[in-house]
Amino acid sequence: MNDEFFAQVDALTEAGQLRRLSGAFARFIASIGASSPPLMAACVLLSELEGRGHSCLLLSELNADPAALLGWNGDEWLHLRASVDGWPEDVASWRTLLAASEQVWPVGGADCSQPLVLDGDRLYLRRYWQDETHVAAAVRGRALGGVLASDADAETAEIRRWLDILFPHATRGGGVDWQKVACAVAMRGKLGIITGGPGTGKTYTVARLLALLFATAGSMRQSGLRVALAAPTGKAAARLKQSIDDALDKLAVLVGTALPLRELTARMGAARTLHSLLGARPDTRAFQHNAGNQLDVDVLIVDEASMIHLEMMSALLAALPPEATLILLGDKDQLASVEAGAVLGDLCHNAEAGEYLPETLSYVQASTGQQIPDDYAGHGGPIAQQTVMLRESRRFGGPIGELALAVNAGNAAKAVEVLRSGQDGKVAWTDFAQPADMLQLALSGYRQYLQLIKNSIADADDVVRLAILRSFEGFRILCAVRDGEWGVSGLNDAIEQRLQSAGLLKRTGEWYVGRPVMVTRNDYATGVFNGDIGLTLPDPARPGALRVYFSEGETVRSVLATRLRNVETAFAMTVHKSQGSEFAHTAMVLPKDGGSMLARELIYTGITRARDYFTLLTPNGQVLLDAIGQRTQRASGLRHLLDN
Ligand SMILES: Nc1ncnc2c1ncn2[C@@H]1O[C@H](COP(=O)(O)OP(=O)(O)OP(=O)(O)O)[C@@H](O)[C@H]1O
Repeated sequence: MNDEFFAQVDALTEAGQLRRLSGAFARFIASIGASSPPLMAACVLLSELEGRGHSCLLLSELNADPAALLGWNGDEWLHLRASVDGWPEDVASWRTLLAASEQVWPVGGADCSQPLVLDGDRLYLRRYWQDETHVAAAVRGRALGGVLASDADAETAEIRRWLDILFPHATRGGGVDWQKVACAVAMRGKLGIITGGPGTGKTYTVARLLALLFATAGSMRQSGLRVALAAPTGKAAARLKQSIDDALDKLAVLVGTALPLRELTARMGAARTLHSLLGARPDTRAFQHNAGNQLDVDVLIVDEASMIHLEMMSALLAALPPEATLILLGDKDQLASVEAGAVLGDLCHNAEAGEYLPETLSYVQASTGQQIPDDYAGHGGPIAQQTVMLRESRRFGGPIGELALAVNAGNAAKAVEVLRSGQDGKVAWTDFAQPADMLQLALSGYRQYLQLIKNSIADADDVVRLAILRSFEGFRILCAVRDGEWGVSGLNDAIEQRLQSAGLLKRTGEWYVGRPVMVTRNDYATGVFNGDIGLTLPDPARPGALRVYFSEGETVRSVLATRLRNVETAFAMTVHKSQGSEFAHTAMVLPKDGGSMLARELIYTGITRARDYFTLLTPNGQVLLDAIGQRTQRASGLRHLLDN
């Protein structure tokens, strides 16, 4: 009875509109129980949306037109729907139909390990439902868990004493010192969330929070306070460590002998990727550290939390002992993780408004002396009470900051005004760009590091290699899409050819001197991880052989090029993959046609990768305007679970 439906699904799969897995998943569900055509349709859509980052299917989408969610422009959805007999007319009818299906567990009913879960008006794959409910319960528990007792006046006074030392100056303009507030709030629970745009002082603040935790730990615990630093990518982890070390170094001067901060710095190990912190095992989703074998830490600081997907957040929370403090740092407005979930966005959904309860406001007043204005008072849940948004950027003023703000606010007219002004040469926009414009930009952006390689090839050592790597980090081309002339693959080919014809590189085969590569899969044997970027240089030990060098803080590490199997050329990379990195000059390229994947978060993330200069190239300027007007919404039940 599903023949016509599956014929439609197969046709859409052949046309590249559905992934193969979605049809296969629906057929699997049909194979394990009685199946109705509407259930099959819901399975195809659920699987397809999961592949696009949603953690569940909102039943209301089934009767709306989900074409926008799927990025379909034509009548595909109408045809698919027409092939299904007995399409339920409303959400209540869908709920009844699904709840009666053998393969669906309606939450609260008899649980027979069905693969699908129906929770209210949301249909899940069981794994995502488990992850979401676990994350919600774990963060709520942490937010509520450590709250200071109401008679904790002495503790509050001690926090105040230290905060006044750590933040000796009033803010410019006399407004709320959100950084100070963030430290106080984090001291109140076993969870602190600090969100803010680039340069708003997240790391500056967390260094002070660490000092505060250290100062108030008591001398017994102080000597053994175990702090771990982590981030989703190696690059972000290295940046976090560097910034925290620098900030603690400066703080050590400020606090002097009152606090032996250098002891804390000396004991803090390197920042690690989340995979390495949790002990990822090759070829399995399981981690060495889990609920049965938790991490040995008192404080865990995780940067770039917007990149953490649902499954990873669940694994992280399971592996963290309940008495440890978790601090999440990130920019809630950036692109969500590539994999399913928008965890930081969901956790921070009240951050802008504050929504602080009276108890929070009076605790903040007592522990910081700061009076939070009534505008931020409200009725937020426990996570909102533990979340602070930093609102003033210290490093990101000027036109790049203005542009990022305009995009974030959905103000396309303002964004265009800033781009057109070309202020101080810091921002530039070519709105009817030709491929030749792109190649000219690549030539000037990549000339310097390739020239450095040429000049030093005979006598390079690791100091020189590090300088070459740093020079390469000064410029990057970011693409919104992978395919096509304006996508990563097309541009990488074109740029290679252009640099070759300019005599800057000699492409002799897949591997050549100067080839930048990005690792696309974790490889435990060679110690390289998804997202790592390296440069191909001659192997000093073997004439004719090539090694790929990766920077690691102040040193380099290398792997024989031929041992790297999962890499791609990285003159151009996707905005997604650039998260956690920053380049002095960032050039972003948009394709000729937009689509549902091109939204405000992507443009904002691309702009905020630029430290000093930002260039935008669009063959069709309208695509920018459309993207700024479009928000990415990921279906998830996390907000609902957090607030109820
Ligand atoms: N209250 C402050 N007073 C003086 N300088 C500050 C203050 N807050 C932050 N800064 C400085 O502003 C710069 C940016 O701060 P920081 O690196 O902590 O921001 P961030 O939010 O972590 O940035 P990113 O998003 O890039 O990681 C740093 O040089 C830092 O020392």
